[in-house]
Amino acid sequence: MAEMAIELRGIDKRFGAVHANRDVTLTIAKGSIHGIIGENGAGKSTLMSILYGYYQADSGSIAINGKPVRIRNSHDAIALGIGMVHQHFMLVDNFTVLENIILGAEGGFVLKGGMDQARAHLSKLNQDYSLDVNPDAIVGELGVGLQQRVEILKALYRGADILILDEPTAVLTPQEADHLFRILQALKAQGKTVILITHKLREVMDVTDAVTVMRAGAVVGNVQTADVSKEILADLMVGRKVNMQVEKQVRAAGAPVLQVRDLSLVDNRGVKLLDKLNFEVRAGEVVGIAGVSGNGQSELMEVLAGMTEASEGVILYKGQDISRLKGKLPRPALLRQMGIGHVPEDRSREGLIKSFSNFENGILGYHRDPALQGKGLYHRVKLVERMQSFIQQFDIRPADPLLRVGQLSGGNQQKVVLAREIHSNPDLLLVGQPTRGVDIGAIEFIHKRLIQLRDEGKAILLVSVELDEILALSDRVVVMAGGKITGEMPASEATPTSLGLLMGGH
Ligand SMILES: Nc1ncnc2c1ncn2[C@@H]1O[C@H](COP(=O)(O)OP(=O)(O)OP(=O)(O)O)[C@@H](O)[C@H]1O
Repeated sequence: MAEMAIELRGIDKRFGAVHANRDVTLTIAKGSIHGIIGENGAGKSTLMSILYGYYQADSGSIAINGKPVRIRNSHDAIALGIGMVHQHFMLVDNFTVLENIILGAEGGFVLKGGMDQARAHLSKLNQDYSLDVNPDAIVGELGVGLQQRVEILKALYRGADILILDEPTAVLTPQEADHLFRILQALKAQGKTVILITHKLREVMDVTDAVTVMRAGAVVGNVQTADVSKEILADLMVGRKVNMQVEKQVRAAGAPVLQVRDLSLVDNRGVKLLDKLNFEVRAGEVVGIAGVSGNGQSELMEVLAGMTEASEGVILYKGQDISRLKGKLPRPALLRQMGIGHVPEDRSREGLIKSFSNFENGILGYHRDPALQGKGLYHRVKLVERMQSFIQQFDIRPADPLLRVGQLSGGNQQKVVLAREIHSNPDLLLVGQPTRGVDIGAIEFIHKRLIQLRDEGKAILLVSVELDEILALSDRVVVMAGGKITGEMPASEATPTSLGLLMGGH
């Protein structure tokens, strides 16, 4: 029988009324890549946080390499050879890669043998696992894909034999994801054990040896990947058939709602982030912006949503120039009042206030609406009822309007933002990465809602790094590379290959 790297037995964990892990038993063979999948809020991150010492289980036991252990904090976990790569990286931006890796590595090579030895060790790890990271690069200047590899290096440098990755590909381009999977295969070949939490069933099928499926805190399946299909996994996860195809009728677009003319943005170092963009979005139309992340899409959304002012060019909304709008309120608030909704790419920083409750987050950005005011400040009952209806429509879990948003799982936080913006019934909806970190059942629902909005005659501008999503939802596709538009075509004529070439700037 295969040797077990990890044995979790009867793990149980509650957060107040929420039963996050229910009697979870899970064994992972040494030298394997093990997938953990499940709907948003199924308890995946909680289970991994218990393994990494962030949380203590209420009951249950853990054994590592056959030995019973107690993991009280992440130091214990690291000492046992467990490393974790989080969704939000924990790196110091203005330090070099080498400095970041040495930082906090107690009893590390700095003390024993100085920088040179640390550098030599790093370079060996870099080579063994084809990480291709420059030790002298400043971390803040690296793209997300490379920053993630720095996190992997950091874990390996601390002697990790077991590596936990929490939705690592959510922020990666397809090419970066491929590179990551090659690294994971190299880790496996060296006898390391990898745990991969993901919502992408294709990845599970491609790289894992075995999969655990969780639902509502419990394990509902433990299977060898070779024995199952994507459809079987989807069924197990959601407990019903999921339609992964978006149903969409062809429909004629109406009048232009958003017109962007010669729009440019130059940063304070003189770098052109957006270079003379021209495009429009009509009523009843979804325009998808495809591109490798970091090619100006985020800046474009920020300018359109009024968070950054354009350096040159004009933005017309229903014929009115909104590019330099001024008023008593900040520009994003003015634009919201005019009917422009915005689902920001980074929900944590720009979409929510984590320490506020669900119902308070349900009105963020719309909190000046007189209909929501009561005798005191706000009409609390109205706010709670409003959140109740979001919860019901978007199946937000746990179904508690009073809970702090920070206590929801990532995918459920995303649903809070989407529910709020769609509820405002915008004439133009700007959506960035609407399904990042969202489970397949919820993706199906969000895609349906966006198409419904389009069918009601609304204009939608979609930015997504998921080409499948761009192709499934868009009527027209605009491709960006290096801050420029490199192509535009009806979605019916776009293929992953043609888009891929344009995304590369060809
Ligand atoms: N610190 C906390 N306080 C209260 N409740 C929490 C806390 N952390 C998690 N929960 C709850 O525990 C449940 C499991 O959440 P968890 O983050 O483990 O889910 P997940 O499967 O990782 O979801 P996702 O795919 O959306 O990331 C959820 O209902 C969540 O709201």
